Amino acid sequence: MDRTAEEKSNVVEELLRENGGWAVIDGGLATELESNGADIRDALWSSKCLFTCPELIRKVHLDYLEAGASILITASYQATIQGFLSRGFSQEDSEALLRKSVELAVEARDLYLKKCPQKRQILIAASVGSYGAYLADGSEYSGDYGEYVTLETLKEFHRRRLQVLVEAGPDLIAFETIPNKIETQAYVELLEECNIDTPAWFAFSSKDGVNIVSGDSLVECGSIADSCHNCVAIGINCTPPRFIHDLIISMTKITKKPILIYPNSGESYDPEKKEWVKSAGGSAEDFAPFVNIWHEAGASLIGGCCRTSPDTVRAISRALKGGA
Ligand code: MET
Ligand SMILES: [Zn+2]
Repeated sequence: MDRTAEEKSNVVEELLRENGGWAVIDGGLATELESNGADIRDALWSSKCLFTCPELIRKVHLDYLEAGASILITASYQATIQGFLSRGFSQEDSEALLRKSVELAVEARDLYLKKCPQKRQILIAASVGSYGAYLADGSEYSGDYGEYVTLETLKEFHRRRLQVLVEAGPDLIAFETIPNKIETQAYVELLEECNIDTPAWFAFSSKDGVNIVSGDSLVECGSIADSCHNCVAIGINCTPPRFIHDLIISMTKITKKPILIYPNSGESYDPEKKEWVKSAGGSAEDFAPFVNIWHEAGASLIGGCCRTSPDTVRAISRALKGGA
């Protein structure tokens, strides 16, 4: 049965209510595919697995559900029509690969619920990564697209991709690792112009605990997201754990919507070598003790991003249940 627009827009609130005020998001997908043996050192990054090893994507989704996640983020972060076209796929095949990312998460949910004795609500969030993630030139983490990239360029870039993902029927859209204000604005305008009634979350990344990676103000970008009527949650992803607390406090001042956080392990990514470099200041294993502090500070949707794993998600889930 098709859900009404109102039912659709309430999915996050409903999940939080059912669960007692918090919910667990999954952990890093691309890096976990890598830990399972996939070679993703490629401009298409994890979206390469949509055509090389789709069953591995389904397996990693299942691993996260078994670890306690209630929200799965699809493998579409770096899946773009332009990226697939440049690799020789047709327009039709490129769109089918985007749909496939949602289908794989739906299949994992069905498989899990079939064997799970306690039925629980599981949401599928279709990932939309930034223009910089498509460029794969490091601008994903600088938010610097140069002077020739305008609001229109970005809207044009994301429009069809967003429509195809929405048509595949996810519960949510996850705008992730948003690096700057112009892309925030592009997403908000596209949701409106395309009459999209699927709810969306906006997750920004930060390298200093104050602003988002481009230096644009989190308060300003968060407020733009907050004013968008599709927006059902705002937060931070792919950011070192040590910055999370201050960022939550900043967000509580600009939104009444649920706050989500899914930090990375605290390591940093070297875009040239395409590898993660250890850095001081904590790792994914150090997550658990902070989870309840973050929850008390105002975050209600908590998970992990790059280099976190099903073990991280298990620890987050245990901590929120009060067993840490
Ligand atoms: N959802 C994406 C992933 O886990 C986010 C990547 S952030 C660089 O693969
Ligand atoms: Zn990440």
